[in-house]
Amino acid sequence: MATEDFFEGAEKLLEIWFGRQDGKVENGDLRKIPREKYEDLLKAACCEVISYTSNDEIDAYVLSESSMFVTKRRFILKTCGTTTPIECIKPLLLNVHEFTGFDEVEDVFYSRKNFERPELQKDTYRNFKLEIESLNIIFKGTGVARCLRSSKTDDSWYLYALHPVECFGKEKQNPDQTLEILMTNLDPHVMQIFTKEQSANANQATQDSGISELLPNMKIDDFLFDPCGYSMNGIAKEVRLYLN
Ligand SMILES: C[S@@+](CC[C@H](N)C(=O)[O-])C[C@H]1O[C@@H](n2cnc3c(N)ncnc32)[C@H](O)[C@@H]1O
Repeated sequence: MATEDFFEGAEKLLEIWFGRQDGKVENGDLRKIPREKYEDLLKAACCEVISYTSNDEIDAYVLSESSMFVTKRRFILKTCGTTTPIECIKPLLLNVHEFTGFDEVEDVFYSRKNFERPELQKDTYRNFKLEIESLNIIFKGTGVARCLRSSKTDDSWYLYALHPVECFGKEKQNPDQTLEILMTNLDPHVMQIFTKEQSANANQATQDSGISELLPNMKIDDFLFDPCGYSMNGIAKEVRLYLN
């Protein structure tokens, strides 16, 4: 496929939990970081904010390449294309130190599927080993990395996880579950919904695809790219749903 026609759909997912050494996590909040600081660190990741919505629990941003969520203790960045999310970690840590009241990183998760065209990624992102090295340099760490390979296809899923030793034994204050579904080779006929040719706007794509029905009473922020492509963030209390 010609490079100019190709878009890397596989998403890099970065999730970082913050805490306090004194255990008083109620005294910290990532949402105290000013919006322009988040916009600056997204520049380091080579993407930008398209749209924003929030509720009492979650600040949700639709990005030029997918989504960012900020809750009291957790930062989540999910980006496709040739974005560079690891580059935004150092500025994030500086902002956390300056604005939020948190003084430790509790957990880090970084994961992605194998890329279709890894050679088109920027530097570090062409090889998961390099991504692990970069993360371990930042977190002075002993992160654990794993690769799950399909026995039937070329698909792989990579995961890096860091749980700083001093956090072991501490009770998790906010138990949390994430379900991530990575879909490929979807029905092209159905995918027509996510084109400007078939859908007049993002709202129509959200309704016609049935996405609007997935989570009751969800606040939806959706975007339809030109000529095709779709992103949505849905939030309901502390539950978040995002489809890109
Ligand atoms: C946020 S990305 C989501 C990628 C998705 N994970 C995938 O596998 O295709 C949005 C989609 O919109 C399309 N798109 C069209 N114009 C775009 C643009 N200017 N920037 C980013 N994506 C664009 C891309 O092809 C991409 O598939």
